[in-house]
Amino acid sequence: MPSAHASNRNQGLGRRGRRIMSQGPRNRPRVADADPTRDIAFDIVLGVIAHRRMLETSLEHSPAARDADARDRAAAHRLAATVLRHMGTAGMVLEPFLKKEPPAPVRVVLLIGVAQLLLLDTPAHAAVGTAVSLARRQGLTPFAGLVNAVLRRVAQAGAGALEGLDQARLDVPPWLWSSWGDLARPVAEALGREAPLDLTLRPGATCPPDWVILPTGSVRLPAGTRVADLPGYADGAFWVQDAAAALPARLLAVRPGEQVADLCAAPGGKTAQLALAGADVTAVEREPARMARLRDNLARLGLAERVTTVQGDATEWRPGAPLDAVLLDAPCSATGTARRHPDVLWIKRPRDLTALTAGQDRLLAAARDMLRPGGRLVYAVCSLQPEEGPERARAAIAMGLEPDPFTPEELADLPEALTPEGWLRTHPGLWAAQGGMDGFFAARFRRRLG
Ligand SMILES: C[S@@+](CC[C@H](N)C(=O)[O-])C[C@H]1O[C@@H](n2cnc3c(N)ncnc32)[C@H](O)[C@@H]1O
Repeated sequence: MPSAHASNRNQGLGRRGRRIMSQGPRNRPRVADADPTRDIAFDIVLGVIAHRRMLETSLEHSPAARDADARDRAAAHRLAATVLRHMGTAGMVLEPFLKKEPPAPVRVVLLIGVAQLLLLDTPAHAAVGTAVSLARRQGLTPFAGLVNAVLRRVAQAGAGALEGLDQARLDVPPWLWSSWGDLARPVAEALGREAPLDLTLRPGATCPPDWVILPTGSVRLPAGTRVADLPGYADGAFWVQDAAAALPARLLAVRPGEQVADLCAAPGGKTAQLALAGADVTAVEREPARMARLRDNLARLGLAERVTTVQGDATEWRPGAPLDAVLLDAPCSATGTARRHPDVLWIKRPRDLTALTAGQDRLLAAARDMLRPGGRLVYAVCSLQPEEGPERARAAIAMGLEPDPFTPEELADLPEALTPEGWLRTHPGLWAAQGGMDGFFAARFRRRLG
């Protein structure tokens, strides 16, 4: 069996596992392979499925990640995201080989093994061997035989293990699949693919000739591109923002000098758009750590002097004078971002929507009260859930806000996203051939005159 060193290199999983040589009981060298990538991936997937922790939070909590270098962490992030993206399929592959449900940590080892065997180009002996070693390192030695036996059988079945499986459907929890209606299949198919990297360029910034400019003006680079390595990053020539996420601020159509609030503002992509359009922007963000990130981002973009930042709760904050426009990019289930955050699918539960929609209504009412008569509000969520999108738009109208539909001219570069009501609705299946886009809902309103 090749070492973890060789197998990791084969998969592009980042830094190779270090081989620690020691003397075994009969004076023969015993090899215990340290394999930070798989240890961290194990911690992440277990954190998501057993503790309902988000992928990023699980990474921060991972004991194995504490001393790991950036490449190991990045490789583990990618491996864990692959497992989470295909978790339903991997679970179905395992089913015929398991007599009873194994403990959660053992299941995680098996899922990592299946992902390596069937979804990543890991040679079978390496995928099985590294999974068995992982089980041992994680204190699961009594299950090492089971891991070995099950994964060997999966390896024997090879690609045949996937035959006849409706992978798109299996990889989405049933409650979400049914909530997406007719969009379920195109969305689920798009979720199986890694998202590209989208950037918003500062007006006037040079775009290298090999960067793809999308019809809506965003720039698209291949999945896995390292942002900090791109030319212009340190000079603030661009910021990371999905093509769909760039639309709500554009649709607020602010004019130079307008008094505008960006509620729920961090990390600040939409704040930057509003400031660069010439508005006098106040960015409100409740979480101190996220506010710090927003301020860092504004500083990198050279916009720190042009934006007033307020760390506080947008349901309590009030502007000194009524505003011309408000952008409310409300906290939500974030199911529209599942291409980049596949953990979202497995963490959220239907009952979470109750608290989220109540919060969205409080923010909508607060935003309405900040506006001058005739002032504009764009409500946006990166969610595919009807409760957080169309149902909240109807709730806004019931609160006395007047609909101000988006027009076909405003969305001439993305007509498929304009609904009959004049709302914006994007989803990962749009522009599928070019790499898709996040799911967003947005609607525009005005405060009634008089
Ligand atoms: C969807 S994110 C915003 C993304 C941001 N608009 C952008 O484009 O970069 C929602 C943000 O709202 C913040 N938030 C949640 N509830 C809030 C509240 N009541 N007041 C202010 N900020 C809030 C969260 O901390 C989070 O940073």
